[in-house]
Amino acid sequence: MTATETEPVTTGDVVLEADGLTKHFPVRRGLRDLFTKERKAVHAVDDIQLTLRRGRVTALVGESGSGKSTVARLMAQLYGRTAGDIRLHGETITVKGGRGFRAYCRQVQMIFQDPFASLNPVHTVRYHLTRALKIHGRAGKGSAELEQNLNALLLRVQLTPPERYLDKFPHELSGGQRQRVSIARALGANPEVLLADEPVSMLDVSIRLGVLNLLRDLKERLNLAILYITHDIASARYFADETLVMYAGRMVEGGDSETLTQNPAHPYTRLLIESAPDPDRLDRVGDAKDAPEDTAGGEPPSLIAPPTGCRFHPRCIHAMPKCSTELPPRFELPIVSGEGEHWAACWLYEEGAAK
Ligand SMILES: Nc1ncnc2c1ncn2[C@@H]1O[C@H](COP(=O)(O)OP(=O)(O)OP(=O)(O)O)[C@@H](O)[C@H]1O
Repeated sequence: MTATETEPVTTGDVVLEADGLTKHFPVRRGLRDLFTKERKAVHAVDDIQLTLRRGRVTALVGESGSGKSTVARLMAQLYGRTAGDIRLHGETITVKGGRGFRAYCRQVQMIFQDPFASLNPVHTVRYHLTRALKIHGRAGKGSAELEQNLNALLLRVQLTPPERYLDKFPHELSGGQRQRVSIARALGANPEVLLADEPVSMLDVSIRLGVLNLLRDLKERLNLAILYITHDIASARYFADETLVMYAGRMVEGGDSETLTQNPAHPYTRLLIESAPDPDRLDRVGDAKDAPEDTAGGEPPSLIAPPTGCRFHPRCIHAMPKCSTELPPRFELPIVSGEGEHWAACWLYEEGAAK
C-alpha cells in the first residue's frame, strides 16, 4: 500500500528530494589516453537540489544536453549516482534492482518522451495495463475485478469508453492516445510521483495541451508530485507551479513559475525566454522546433571540461572577471508579488554587484 491509501495526504508534503545530486559518465579511453593517467568524464549533472511535493508540478527547463533527462533517470534510480543523496519521505534511498527497485517504482514512476518506443508493439493495451497492475499487486481478485481496475485506469486518462481501447495494439492508436496509455500504465502502480521526461514534445501540437491538462487533472485528483521536463519555458509557465532552470549540468535559477517567467533573473533564463515561443500561443506548448538551442546565441560548453566558475560565463553578455573563476552560490531574490521563493546562481545578485 502507498501513503495515499494509509494516511491523509496534504498538498505540499515533500515526497522526493535530491540533494547534491551528481552524475559523471566516464569517457572510454582512446589509444592516446593509455599513456596518460587522466580519466575523462562527462560532467552531465552537478550538485542538483530538487524537492518534489504532493499536488505540485515542478518543471525542469533547459536546452538539449543540459542534463534534464539524466536528473530524471537518477531520480527514477535507472542510473546510479556519482555523488549526492536521493530521499523518499526523508529516507535516503539507493536501489540496485530486484525487489528494492520494484518497491521504489511503486511510488515513483517515469513517463518517457516517445510513447511508441515505450509500449511493446506486439502487445495490446490490456496486456500492458494488466502487467502493470499485476506487478504492483493491484490486479484484484478474479477476472471481474481485474476488468474493473483496467476500466478505471483508462477512465482516469480519459480514454472512453474503455472497451474501445483495451484490445487495441499501439499502432492502432494516435500518438496522444499512446501517451495516455503510458500514463495509465504508470498509474497502475498507484504512484506518488510521476517523472515526465518531455511527455508532449513528440506529439502533434494540437493534442499537447490535452495531455498536459490530463497531467494537471491527475496532479489535482490524485495529489501527485510531478517532475515535468521540457525544452519549452512557455509550457512550464502554463503547467508548472515551480520552475527550475538548468544550464550545462547545473541549476542556475529557480522559483515559482509565474515569478520566474515574469522576472527572469539569470542571463541564461532571460535568453531562454527571449527565444521561446509566445506563451499566449498555448497551442504550441512543448514545441521542440522552438527549442532555444535553435535561436540562442553561442554554443553550450563541452561537459568533459566544463568552464570554471559559472558555466554560462563564455556566453554571458554580463560576465565579470569573477564569473570565470568562482562558482556563484544561490542568491535569494526579492519577491515582486505573491509568495514563494526566487533565487539565481549569478554573481550579478551578490550584494553590491552592479546590475
Ligand atoms: N549514458 C551516457 N553516457 C555518456 N554521456 C551521457 C550519457 N547520457 C547522457 N550523457 C551526456 O550527458 C549530458 C546530458 O544529457 P541529457 O540527456 O541528460 O540532457 P538533456 O538536457 O536531457 O538533453 P535532451 O533534451 O536532448 O534529452 C549530455 O552531454 C549527454 O551527451
